[in-house]
Amino acid sequence: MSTPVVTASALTRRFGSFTAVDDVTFTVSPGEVVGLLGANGAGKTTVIRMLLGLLAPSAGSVGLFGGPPARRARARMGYVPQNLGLYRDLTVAENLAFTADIYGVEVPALTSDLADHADTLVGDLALGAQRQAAFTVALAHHPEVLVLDEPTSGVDALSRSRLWDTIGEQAEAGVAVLVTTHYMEEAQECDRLLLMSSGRLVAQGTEADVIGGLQATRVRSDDWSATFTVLADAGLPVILSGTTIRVAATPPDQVAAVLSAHAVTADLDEVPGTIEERMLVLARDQAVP
Ligand SMILES: Nc1ncnc2c1ncn2[C@@H]1O[C@H](COP(=O)(O)OP(=O)(O)OP(=O)(O)O)[C@@H](O)[C@H]1O
Repeated sequence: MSTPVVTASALTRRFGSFTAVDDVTFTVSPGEVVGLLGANGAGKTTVIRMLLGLLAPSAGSVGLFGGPPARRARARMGYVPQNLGLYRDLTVAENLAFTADIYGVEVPALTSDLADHADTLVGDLALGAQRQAAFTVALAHHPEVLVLDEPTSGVDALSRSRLWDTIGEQAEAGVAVLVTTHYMEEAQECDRLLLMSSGRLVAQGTEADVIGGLQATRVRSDDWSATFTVLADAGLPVILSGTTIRVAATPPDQVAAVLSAHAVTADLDEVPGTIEERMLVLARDQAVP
């Protein structure tokens, strides 16, 4: 394994008495796609802001290419923020020309998808094309580290798959990628996952490592709507997937007891849990005082 180019060591950030990032340690190496997962408010963006050198750690440290995230190191990084960071009242070509000029690099060629939109104002593009344009701009100076904050948020499945192709190509070329996402199916595209909850890194590794042996009960019932309501009202961590109900971290006999108390009949079986369910259980456990 090559030397990590991104390091977080016991990284901590407090805002007053509130700890947004709490003792977080991880690395990202060249060619790796590392997914940073967590519910809203878990601390992902705060980690990224420290990585970008925009926010100082309260304790611990963050490293880029073996040193602090100083200007020269940051120049070797590409960043696509959640809100894309493009000039909406400039065209795609103007955004690219402007960035290329700042970095002193050649204006990169547009992908075939974007070439037709070169002269379109970014603000007039569909969101998928805006995100592709943000990628092209972030890659203009050939960064060695790519930080992507929810890069596919709000785009359709085809655009999402194209954006992931681009991420994969960058990793193949040796770029270290740190990506946050809310889409659990995208977690499978990552080489390694980091799961944050309430500022802490609660699991890391493969999808199986993050799920950590969590089981769920699958509930099938003709009256799925009423069944769902009964389970949710009982305070169980319940998820509706189509018309199939799943109850995380709750064995079938416990689910059966709740249902029979309400005279509801259903077929139950135990199935492996998902990352989404792991996050749901974490959120529930934190809500308990
Ligand atoms: N400047 C700040 N002052 C006070 N609290 C802050 C500040 N920035 C972030 N926080 C808090 O820190 C916590 C973590 O926020 P952060 O934006 O890092 O979460 P996140 O995981 O990126 O969430 P999301 O997925 O919604 O972007 C939140 O509770 C947020 O309100």
